[in-house]
Amino acid sequence: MIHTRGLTRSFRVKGDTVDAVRGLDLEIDAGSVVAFLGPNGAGKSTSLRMLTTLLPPSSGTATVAGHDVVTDPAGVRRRIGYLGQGNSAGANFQVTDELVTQGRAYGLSRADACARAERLLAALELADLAKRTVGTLSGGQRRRLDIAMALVHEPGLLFLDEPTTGLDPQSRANIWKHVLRLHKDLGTTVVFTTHYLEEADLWAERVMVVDHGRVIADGSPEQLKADLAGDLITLGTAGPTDADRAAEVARALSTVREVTVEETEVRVRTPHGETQLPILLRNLEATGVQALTARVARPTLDDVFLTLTGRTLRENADADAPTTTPDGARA
Ligand SMILES: Nc1ncnc2c1ncn2[C@@H]1O[C@H](COP(=O)(O)OP(=O)(O)OP(=O)(O)O)[C@@H](O)[C@H]1O
Repeated sequence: MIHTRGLTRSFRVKGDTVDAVRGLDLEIDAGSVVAFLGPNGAGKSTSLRMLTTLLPPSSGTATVAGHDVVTDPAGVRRRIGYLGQGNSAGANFQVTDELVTQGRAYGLSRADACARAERLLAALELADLAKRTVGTLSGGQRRRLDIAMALVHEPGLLFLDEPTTGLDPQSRANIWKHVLRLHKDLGTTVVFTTHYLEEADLWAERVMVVDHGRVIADGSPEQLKADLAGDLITLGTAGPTDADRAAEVARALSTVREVTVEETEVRVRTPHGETQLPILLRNLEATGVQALTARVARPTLDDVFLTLTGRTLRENADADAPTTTPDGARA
């Protein structure tokens, strides 16, 4: 569905060159849900803007839905839907009129455009708002209308650039419920950008972690977490001396990737934390070091990013990113 080789994009800003995307090689299959996850300025939007023909690449090639983004941008546009970071419907226009006009712009007859608009408004739970002016809608309602606008020509491939940024957790969950239903019912391929870790973790089958214009990790959320982060065992000890001794015992375990000590607490990063913890506790007992508390936490995609870059994505993401699971979401 998407195939790119060495795609790059640079900008000239006040005499300096900003390398926004530095060599993107992508193979994305039809019917998948793929997330570009990364901090502000990582190059996510620029990548999407090239794939949607809104921005010409500086170098490299890209074929999207069977058409080349440079030599046949119209062919690409006919087959994709795009939700940008801004709102696409005019604030002073009526909801239905905006959708019908969009359908007409894609070459639908008036009757077909009206029928599509009606179906989409029902599917996205906007039917009661059909006669309202766009500017009177809430943030979540307006974002759902943006999605309807992107879908009016029934594209097989949907690009969503930060579809839920700025929305409350309930509205975010609601947006995802609708997008994933489309994916499930119609097989729509969905490519989205986000800096909300939870959205990538919950909804993407495949996550591309992007930093400084490059994909630095690519895989399913589970794969990335298992391969790159590992579980986190946290031990509480009676004092700093015990903590240092416990850290030494932990470092001797062959599976352990990283051990850090903070005052009385020891953090041990290892795969299979639930089986390693009893071994670690036995070894501690054998060397006469007592752990007062012990817990195992599953890794997050932030741990993956931290392992890869030494930085955290949390600084970028909204503190109250979505945790609500939408009804009817895929398992
Ligand atoms: N039109 C432009 N002119 C100059 N620089 C640009 C332009 N568009 C993007 N950039 C720069 O390219 C880099 C990547 O930006 P991009 O918007 O792709 O990042 P992003 O990962 O989508 O970030 P965000 O999460 O904040 O949307 C940034 O340094 C940005 O300042």
